[in-house]
Amino acid sequence: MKALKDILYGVGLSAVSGSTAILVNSICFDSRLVGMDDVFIAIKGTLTDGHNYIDQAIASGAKAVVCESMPDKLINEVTYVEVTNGNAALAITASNFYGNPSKNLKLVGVTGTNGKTTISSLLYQLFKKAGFKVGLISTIKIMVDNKEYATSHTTPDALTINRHLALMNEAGVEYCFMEVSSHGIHQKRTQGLVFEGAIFSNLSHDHLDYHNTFAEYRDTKKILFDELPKGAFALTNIDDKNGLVMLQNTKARKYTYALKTYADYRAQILENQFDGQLLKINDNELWSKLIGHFNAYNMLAIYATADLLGLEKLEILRLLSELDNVDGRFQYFISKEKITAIVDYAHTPDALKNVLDTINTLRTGNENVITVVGCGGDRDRSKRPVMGHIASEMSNKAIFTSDNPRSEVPQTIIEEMEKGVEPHNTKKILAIENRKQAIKAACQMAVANDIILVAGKGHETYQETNGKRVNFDDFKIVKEILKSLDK
Ligand SMILES: CC(=O)N[C@H]1[C@@H](OP(=O)(O)OP(=O)(O)OC[C@H]2O[C@@H](n3ccc(=O)[nH]c3=O)[C@H](O)[C@@H]2O)O[C@H](CO)[C@@H](O)[C@@H]1O[C@H](C)C(=O)N[C@@H](C)C(=O)N[C@H](CCC(=O)O)C(=O)O
Ligand SMILES: Nc1ncnc2c1ncn2[C@@H]1O[C@H](COP(=O)(O)OP(=O)(O)OP(=O)(O)O)[C@@H](O)[C@H]1O
Ligand SMILES: N[C@H](CCC[C@H](N)C(=O)O)C(=O)O
Ligand SMILES: [Mg+2]
Repeated sequence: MKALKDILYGVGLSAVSGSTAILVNSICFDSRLVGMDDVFIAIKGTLTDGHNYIDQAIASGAKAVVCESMPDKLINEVTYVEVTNGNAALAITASNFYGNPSKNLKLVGVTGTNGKTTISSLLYQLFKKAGFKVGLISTIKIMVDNKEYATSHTTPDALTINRHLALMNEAGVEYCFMEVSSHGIHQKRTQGLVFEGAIFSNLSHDHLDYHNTFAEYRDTKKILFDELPKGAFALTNIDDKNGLVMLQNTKARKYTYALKTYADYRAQILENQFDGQLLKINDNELWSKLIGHFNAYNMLAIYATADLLGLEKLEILRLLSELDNVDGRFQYFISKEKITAIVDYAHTPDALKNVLDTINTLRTGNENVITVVGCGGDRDRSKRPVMGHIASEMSNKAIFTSDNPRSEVPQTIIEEMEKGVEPHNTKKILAIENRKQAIKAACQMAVANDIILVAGKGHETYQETNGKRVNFDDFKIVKEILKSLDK
């Protein structure tokens, strides 16, 4: 049990009714999960308002309520605390409750449209190889040194973040790398965390359903940098046109990286082939197993971060060359008949373009590129025609299929993708709603030396339709089908 007043430390209170000296069991922001003696925090969400569930939370045992406006009727035995922002209150109380665990390790946040999982997972791998105890909070999983935890978000809610950071403290973790999504920043899931540094990878089209405009999306990402403390580092990709925007108002030490322009950390691609690329980073050559321009940026960001965190330069270069692809990011195999199948998490126009660009630069003859791709339901609709255009323009054949339809009608999503296909490409496209059948069709079409790209779901091992998830693993499926066709 903890004293309510202690966990409220640093939260701006506008009114209080009842005693804050009471002891509470834990913090909860979902009335359906409230237990005896908890404090319930009412959050105004995107679908409903937590204030509607205050009575339910009290009926389930809540002893204290944190809210943005006091209910009309107050119950004597309950303490009510009014705050200006429920999300901020949740983040600060969660950090207090777990003993402000971000202060006891070096926490580095990674933001940007694409590359967050790649950069943070590879930093985790690199620091592990360097002999440290390391933590990771990513789209794929949460790692507390060697112990793995499942996750449902790229940036989890503040309680989940701080609970895992506290586990990291217990395990003696020294560095933690975490993805900071724009939803995470906007919902203040990361507020109150003490960052040692932040990295900006790039900004392109995504999530314009949630953030109304591109400027709003960019400014949300910038908040991570605006709130960095003075001693922290702010590292940004200045080849991206929004790279310098991130540094505009930060108090942190500023560093830049780039391939195309002068920067603190620079890289050049010397050679590029299917199983790796030769890079030159600040005058040292380095062999990377990860290919493509976008991965040259990722490797450079990782090099710079490791340098800023004090690792020895030659040691960093040696460890960088040992790093393997992250699950579902350009994960490939070559079949018996020499068909290359690539699974990639490209679910934005920019990512899809980058992956197809990389594939196209590696083509040696007249092999075909067959792309299987869909777009997620209940997510930014405006990226659908753009992705349809890119897939059809940059492949010899594109099969439009379902990603995670969620609550939407799959056929409608496919039709929206088709709207972006230019007349000269219509012959190249095919629509097969069932993702497994779509992958099968690609495998049937492919002949020796062809390249199949299955894009959008990467590491995901499920497909979500109407709230239900069924097992689905692109990599396993494409491998099985090619084998069953004896290709
Ligand atoms: C759109 C969005 O981000 N929604 C997140 C948000 O939920 P919400 O605002 O919709 O919540 P709500 O349903 O309106 O409910 C409001 C409040 O009432 C409470 N409530 C509700 C019902 C009830 O009976 N009792 C009750 O107390 C809820 O617990 C909540 O506190 O807050 C929830 C708790 O933190 C999140 O789980 C939820 O993520 C949803 C599931 C989601 O799909 N989010 C995605 C879009 C997301 O966050 N993605 C980013 C990655 C994006 C990227 O790739 O860059 C991520 O970081 O994962
Ligand atoms: N630096 C980069 N620039 C552009 N595209 C990239 C970059 N790194 C990876 N990609 C592409 O974007 C896809 C997603 O990469 P990654 O999972 O690292 O991004 P993310 O930012 O974590 O995405 P999410 O927002 O879903 O968490 C990859 O599969 C690849 O196609
Ligand atoms: N973090 C991203 C993941 C998208 C993955 C894609 N497979 C989809 O389901 O749309 C999002 O929430 O928009
Ligand atoms: Mg991610």
